[in-house]
Amino acid sequence: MKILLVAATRAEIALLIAHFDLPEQDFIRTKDFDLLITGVGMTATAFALGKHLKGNYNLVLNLGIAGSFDHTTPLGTLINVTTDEFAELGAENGDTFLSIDELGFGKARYTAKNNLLSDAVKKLQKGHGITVNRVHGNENSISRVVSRFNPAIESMEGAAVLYCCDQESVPCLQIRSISNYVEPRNKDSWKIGLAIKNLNDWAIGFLTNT
Ligand SMILES: O=C(O)c1cccc(C(=O)CC[C@H]2O[C@@H](n3cnc4c(=O)[nH]cnc43)[C@H](O)[C@@H]2O)c1
Repeated sequence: MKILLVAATRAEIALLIAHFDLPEQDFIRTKDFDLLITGVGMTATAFALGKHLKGNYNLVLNLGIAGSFDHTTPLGTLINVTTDEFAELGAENGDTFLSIDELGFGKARYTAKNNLLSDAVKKLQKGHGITVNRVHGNENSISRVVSRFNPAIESMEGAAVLYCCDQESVPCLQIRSISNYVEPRNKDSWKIGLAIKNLNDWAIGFLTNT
């Protein structure tokens, strides 16, 4: 199975890069998988995947850290983000929001379609993601987005990856490791090191056994 690993930053998969002794490039081909570092955000992600995703992969595996809306989920938990949504794509209409679907211009929500049945995937908690340009850090906007989408996590790339896979009909799996809670910004409480360690340990095991 030919896998394309996709991550926004090299730092998020640094342990995997070290484990497989990969060079410092944004696109790397190996015998068993290719690796694409896209840069942060939807635009950079879609541009990079537009260049490199051409239906020649059996699976796109999107790896990254994320913020959790659920404060009972321990930091460092891995989430299989099975659906993801462009949360800001639409129009304000006074106090309400019209999605891109309601405007009649497209679709906001995408599913990570795959038929993976391994224990490594099955054992993970599943959740719905939202993808944003602006990380939430305000109590009012957080409560609005929670009541609108009921998301488990947010990232800055997920829906863009699922969109590209949908366009190219390539199976997709998005695994996010919780580095922080979505709350008024307090970077001191983020556990980026723990999130990256858990994510990389899982991904190395998955790649080694798939
Ligand atoms: O400061 C560091 O040491 C550091 C190391 C590795 C990665 C980072 C990032 O900030 C990565 C940005 C990446 O993280 C995702 N992310 C994480 N938390 C959230 C969130 O609460 N809301 C939205 N996105 C989040 C996002 O996908 C970014 O691409 C820092």
